[in-house]
Amino acid sequence: MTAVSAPGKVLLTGGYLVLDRNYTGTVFALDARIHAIVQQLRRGSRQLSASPFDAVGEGAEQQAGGSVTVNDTSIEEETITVRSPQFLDAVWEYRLKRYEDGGGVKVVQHGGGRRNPFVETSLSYALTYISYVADSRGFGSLSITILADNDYYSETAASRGPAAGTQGRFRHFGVPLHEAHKTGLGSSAALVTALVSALVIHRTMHPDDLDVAREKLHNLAQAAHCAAQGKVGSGFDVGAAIYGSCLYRRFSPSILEKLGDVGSPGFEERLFATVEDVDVARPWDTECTDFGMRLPQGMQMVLCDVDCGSHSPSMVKHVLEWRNKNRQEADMLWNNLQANNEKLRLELIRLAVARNHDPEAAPVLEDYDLIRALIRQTRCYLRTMTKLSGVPIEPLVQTELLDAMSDIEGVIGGVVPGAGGYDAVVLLIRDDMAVVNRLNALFQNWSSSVEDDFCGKIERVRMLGVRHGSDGVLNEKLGQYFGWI
Ligand SMILES: Nc1ncnc2c1ncn2[C@@H]1O[C@H](COP(=O)(O)OP(=O)(O)O)[C@@H](O)[C@H]1O
Ligand SMILES: C[C@@](O)(CCOP(=O)(O)OP(=O)(O)O)CC(=O)O
Repeated sequence: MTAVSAPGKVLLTGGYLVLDRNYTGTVFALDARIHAIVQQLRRGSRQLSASPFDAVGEGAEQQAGGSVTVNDTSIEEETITVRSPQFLDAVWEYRLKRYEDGGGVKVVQHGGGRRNPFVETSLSYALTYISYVADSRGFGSLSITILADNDYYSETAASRGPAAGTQGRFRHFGVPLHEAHKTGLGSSAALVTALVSALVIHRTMHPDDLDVAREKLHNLAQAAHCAAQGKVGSGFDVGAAIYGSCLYRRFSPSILEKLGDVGSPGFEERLFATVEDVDVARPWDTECTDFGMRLPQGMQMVLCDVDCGSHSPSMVKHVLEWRNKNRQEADMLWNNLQANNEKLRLELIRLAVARNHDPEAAPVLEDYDLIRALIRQTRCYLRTMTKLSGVPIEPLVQTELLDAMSDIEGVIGGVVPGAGGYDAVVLLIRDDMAVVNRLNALFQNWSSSVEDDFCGKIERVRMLGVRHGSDGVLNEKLGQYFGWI
């Protein structure tokens, strides 16, 4: 059994800029993680490595080593069952299809149900890579469990209820996955990263070698995530899922453009070359620097979920269209934002180093004056971007909310992270429960009072329990999954 987890992300600064390799983004990993637990099933049996926590069930035979065989020879060999037990009916069953001409291995869903492109593509990519490097003819059958920290989804009646919390860290949501409301922490990137990493570790290496394999896992996860999304984004979310908090510079999109689809002739060789970075014509050029960076001691990051009726799909498309048509003006804005974001990042690092030297010294408010001013300046540029592009990056209802939050004692400043819009805001605060309480008091009756420039209205604001985490992909211990696997 192999268990691996990967974190969610928040792009503090660099939204839109990070799509262009000439600019960077400061991305923080979160302590909300998605776990993938891979169990190997033995031949001719439905379940061979039994749950380490289960008593032996009826109709099953105890095997040496505590595993269990269900005597059912009708079960096909080489099936992969993936479960997300926090959600209703979240079970996906796959059989394997091997292609001629080096097309790789594809998982084909059987047994009906909604498809899950992120699970499906991760499996196909990971198994194609594994079968090529390990010259593996048979995988046997696998049972995979996915468990997500609760903050990835808005609360439901079931997740608030008393029964939800009886199985440790993870809650039951009591709804199908497609009905769960995402909070925008990057569930798909964390899921893909955890899943491909767990499979590759399970079949080809010792878990202790995770650090050495990080780059390859990054390349594989980026390839699988882009294929599942159907587009090549900046990949900052996969970068954070693998490396943790970092300064991110994207890879050249051409690296993935020639990869093709699973099943196309020669796919396994192209995937191998991409993952192992042996294509001299297209070397990987992602930069994740300062990875594992932490906030200064005494500072904390909180995310607030903004419940707002308004959704703005294709914000990226519209911003880029505006940039292409107004290149000179856009370049000036992009450069100003980049310079300011860079100052903010360096000041955060400077303070973190200073605090490490003197962790006992209580932070004084003036320590944060420069950070406060730089955040204000970043917001100012984001509002200019909003006005010029006509895209609600920091719409007026968010301006009102961020201003009110920033006035609270102990709040250093806040921005709309990532693409902005009406989803969430991120705040840097003094790490003090009193500040959290003051914010919660503000949210209690919060409703926007200004007329929005894009017709949005904020009716409810909720602080998520998630905090900055800094670690990337990690091996996990099995004990925490009691009751789930
Ligand atoms: N717990 C989970 N189990 C299985 N699949 C999940 C889980 N959480 C998220 N996913 C997959 O990720 C998709 C959401 O990804 P996406 O729309 O990119 O949102 P996000 O911004 O959170 O990454 C879901 O539709 C589903 O396919
Ligand atoms: C616009 C962007 O630069 C940042 C978007 O950040 P978000 O955190 O808003 O992203 P999602 O999780 O995909 O919703 C696009 C990108 O870099 O891919």
